[in-house]
Amino acid sequence: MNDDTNAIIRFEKVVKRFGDATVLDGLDFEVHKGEKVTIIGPSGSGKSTVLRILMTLESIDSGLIHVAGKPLWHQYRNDKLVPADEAHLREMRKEMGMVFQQFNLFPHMTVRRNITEAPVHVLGLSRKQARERAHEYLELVGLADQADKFPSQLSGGQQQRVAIARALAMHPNIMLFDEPTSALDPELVGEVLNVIQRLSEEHDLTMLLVTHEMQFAKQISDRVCFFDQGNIVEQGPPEQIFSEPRQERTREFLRGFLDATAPA
Ligand SMILES: Nc1ncnc2c1ncn2[C@@H]1O[C@H](COP(=O)(O)OP(=O)(O)OP(=O)(O)O)[C@@H](O)[C@H]1O
Repeated sequence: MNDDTNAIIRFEKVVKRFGDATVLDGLDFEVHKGEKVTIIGPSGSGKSTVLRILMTLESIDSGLIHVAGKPLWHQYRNDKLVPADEAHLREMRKEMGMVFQQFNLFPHMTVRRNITEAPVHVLGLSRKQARERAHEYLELVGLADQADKFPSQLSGGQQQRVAIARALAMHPNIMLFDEPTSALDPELVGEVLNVIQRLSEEHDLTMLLVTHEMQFAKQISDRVCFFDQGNIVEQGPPEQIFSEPRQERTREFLRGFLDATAPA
């Protein structure tokens, strides 16, 4: 095993297939503790799959993943690595919180209840503790006065901020953001990006973010990874990736992106 003890996430030769399609093709990838890493790349390149595998929403076909020093999709039994059972996966999930493109709030629950459910049922907090915690994170995302509303009474931007508060209330060490602003009207994107930016500046979280917001990726990331066809083509500090990409495929992608977003 690699002895880089700072790696809080480590993929080693990970393969993921859907039917005949190889979506991750022997991926090696590491994220260090406290690092803010952005994944960019063309549609279908496997970006969301990386996050979904980490959140244990998708399994892997081969390879090994470690999170916080422990195997994610495997566990040790009699000193041998065997496929993880549900109890191990449940335990490992506590390391991570995920924010989805489509918010995924429970529509029949108030904002407060959306945030308190998992801390009560998964972490065993009392209702009172969970409510205090919900309040703390609603304040952080600027929605302390919306706790009694239902998701349908909030704008998309507000719903996404609730989803961020809900993930944070589980006190994860790692936050995964899967295109958190893609489903939002343009005028609501800023408020969500501001919350993520504040989180990245004020909290010691490890963050892994898939985004098409290149300017934001530039602002927030310690490192940008350009994915194509299930592998990392190029990675480096945002200044380098955006200003002096070394690989032709990266240049092409960024050019296409600038063309698509340039004013007519
Ligand atoms: N559950 C699934 N069943 C079958 N194919 C899937 C499944 N999930 C993803 N795929 C396929 O795997 C490939 C990678 O998907 P993924 O969502 O990781 O790409 P992405 O880089 O995040 O793309 P986008 O930017 O469009 O979200 C795509 O071709 C997708 O159609």
